Amino acid sequence: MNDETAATHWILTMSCPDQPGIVHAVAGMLAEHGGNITESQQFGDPASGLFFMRVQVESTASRDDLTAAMTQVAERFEMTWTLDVVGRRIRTLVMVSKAAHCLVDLLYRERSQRMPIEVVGVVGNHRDLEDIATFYGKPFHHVPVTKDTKAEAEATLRGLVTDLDVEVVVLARYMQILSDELCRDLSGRIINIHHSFLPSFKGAGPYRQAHDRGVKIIGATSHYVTGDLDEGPIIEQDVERVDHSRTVEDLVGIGEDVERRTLARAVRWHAERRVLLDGRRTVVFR
Ligand SMILES: Nc1nc2c(c(=O)[nH]1)N[C@@H](CN(C=O)c1ccc(C(=O)N[C@@H](CCC(=O)O)C(=O)O)cc1)CN2
Repeated sequence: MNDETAATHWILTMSCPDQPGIVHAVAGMLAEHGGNITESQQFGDPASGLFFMRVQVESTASRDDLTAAMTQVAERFEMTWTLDVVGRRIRTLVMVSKAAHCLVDLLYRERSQRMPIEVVGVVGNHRDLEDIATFYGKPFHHVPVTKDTKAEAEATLRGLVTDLDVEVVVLARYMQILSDELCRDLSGRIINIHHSFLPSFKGAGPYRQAHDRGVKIIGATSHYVTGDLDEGPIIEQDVERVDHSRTVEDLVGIGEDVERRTLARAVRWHAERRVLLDGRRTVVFR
């Protein structure tokens, strides 16, 4: 097979009002463009009346030809859709404060090529983790935040998102609350890891809250960030058993492993275009 006919492995995602004929129309369009479907998942949500689909397809058609054909199908079914290439590394900006475990985990997973992300920079409101970013060869941007400088700090962040062509921002235990406006402007593109099994123990100090409550399970929640603190659409959650003998510090240490693996799954699934927004919820085609 020469270069002109080399097939590309595409990811096509879509959501639209549920109705008959969607899968037939999409599959037919892809077949007409020499597409060989290698993975297909779909879900019709009776609660929202929306239909969701994720397809991986090999095709020799050009991006322009597939885009033109998909545009026609999308107009017919009022679809919101994306077309990307399998394995493309998503340009990622990681934001941190002082806790290192999630940052280190993401940078290691990128370096070992086990996660399709390209970390284009690390933003910290403290300098504690600058050495880790530097070790991994990543630019570190110190953007301190106080009540009086929050607007300026967010303007700097917006500049970085634009200048670095950032596709997703990951809050890796970043401990500053982002403004409603920024969350709206980057809706569906900011992922947070909250160190509790939401909706339990929102806000600051969830392990202290959990210890005071005497829980027997702790957890972590990765979610898209909205203006409502820790209320964004949940992408992934995980838990670990604990008992009465554990101190708050013990819970923090046990929780770090839960947080890292929960955030890693969420970022991977986002990068692989497996997460679709369904109002305040998500559909995750794992
Ligand atoms: N708009 C949003 N911003 C952030 C969210 C979010 O869901 N929406 N998640 C947080 C992370 N986080 C929990 O996961 C969290 C971070 C910080 C606090 C907090 O209360 N911090 C300070 C106040 C800081 C500030 O005013 O900016 C405090 O301890 O008093 C609660 C939860 C990241 N940002």
